[in-house]
Amino acid sequence: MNEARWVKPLSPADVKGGQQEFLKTSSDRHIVCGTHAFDFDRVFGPEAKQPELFEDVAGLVTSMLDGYNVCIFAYGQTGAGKTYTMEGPRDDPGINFRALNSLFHCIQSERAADYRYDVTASIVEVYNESVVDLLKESRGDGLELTKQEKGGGFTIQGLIEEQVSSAEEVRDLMERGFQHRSTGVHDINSHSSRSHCLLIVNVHGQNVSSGLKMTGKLTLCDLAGSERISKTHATGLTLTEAQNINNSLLSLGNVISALVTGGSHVPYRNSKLTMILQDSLGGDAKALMVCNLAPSSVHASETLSSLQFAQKVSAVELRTPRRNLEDAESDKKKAMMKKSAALAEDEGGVKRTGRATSERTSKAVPQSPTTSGRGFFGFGGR
Ligand SMILES: Nc1ncnc2c1ncn2[C@@H]1O[C@H](COP(=O)(O)OP(=O)(O)OP(=O)(O)O)[C@@H](O)[C@H]1O
Repeated sequence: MNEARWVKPLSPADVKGGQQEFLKTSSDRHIVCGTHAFDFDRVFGPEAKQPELFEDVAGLVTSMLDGYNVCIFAYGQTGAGKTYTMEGPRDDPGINFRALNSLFHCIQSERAADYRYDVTASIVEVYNESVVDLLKESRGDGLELTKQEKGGGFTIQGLIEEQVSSAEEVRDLMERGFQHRSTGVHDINSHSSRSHCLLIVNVHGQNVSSGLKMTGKLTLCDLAGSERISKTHATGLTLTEAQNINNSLLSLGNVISALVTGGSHVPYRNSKLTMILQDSLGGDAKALMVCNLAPSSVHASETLSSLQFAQKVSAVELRTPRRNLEDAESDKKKAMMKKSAALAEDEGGVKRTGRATSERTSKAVPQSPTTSGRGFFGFGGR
């Protein structure tokens, strides 16, 4: 799995408190944390800027137009810069806006002139093991997840999928949705995200001359911060939130471990987060993790755990990703199957389920060289 690290500069409070940077980088792949050294596909130091990080991510994003499921997620301790990396300030946006900008740029380019595309966006939060649609005005009860008949993932029932045609529209949508996001105050971050927040973009395209259809899915995920509960001095609801956050991050770690060892059972069902991410983390998808790191020595032990988690992620070898393509031939085949199923029923034969008609033919294609292999990591944080 691809990965990047991004170290944020020391915050003014760190400098005032006499904190010093203790992470050392000697190249854009090597990082030293105390007595531990790590090598990653890409390391971004505190001087790195948003466009530089996005440059390494851009190819992955646009590959969704070739029919891939793509997932990019930011991981790291609370206050390390995950929201900064994914969302970023309006005048210096992070991966979310840049990804959508690049996607619509491709859609409007000559290369895509032969295709007609439909793009939808949804914004979801996983808070205390409840799945919340952030585009709904009232939070209501958590949404149900149901297993997809085909495709190896879960569908979020009743989720709003808003039609979008520009990155600006998605930004407005994100700003609307993020206002409903659960945040809190604790001793480490004064505006801490208490939930995992996912921007899910689905693209359906059809080639106007050949009839070839494709679907691509991009999941951009700002995870809640991993944190040592004793350090945040959490009590009451904040403590429950922290326990849920830690449990779901533990489940994510277990899924990743299972993907590393290549066992037959991957425990996706242990948390809502891993259920939602199943079709974007599993073997057929392209995934990249940005690990945000805090440069200050006060967070040394959390930083080391993040680096160790990152090392585990970098060991995941995803299978060759599969493109979600469907051509005119498969449409014909499906129509024939539908017809013969109806005939069988007319003739008093076996009652068919909808399975055959909802089947999608996927064509495995070789992974493109620009996106194969592992990934990179970034540091960030207070
Ligand atoms: N690379 C960076 N450069 C400058 N400032 C940064 C950088 N990364 C993060 N920050 C600042 O550090 C603070 C904490 O960042 P942020 O809220 O993104 O952390 P987080 O990991 O999302 O925290 P939590 O898990 O608690 O939500 C913010 O004020 C943010 O603007």
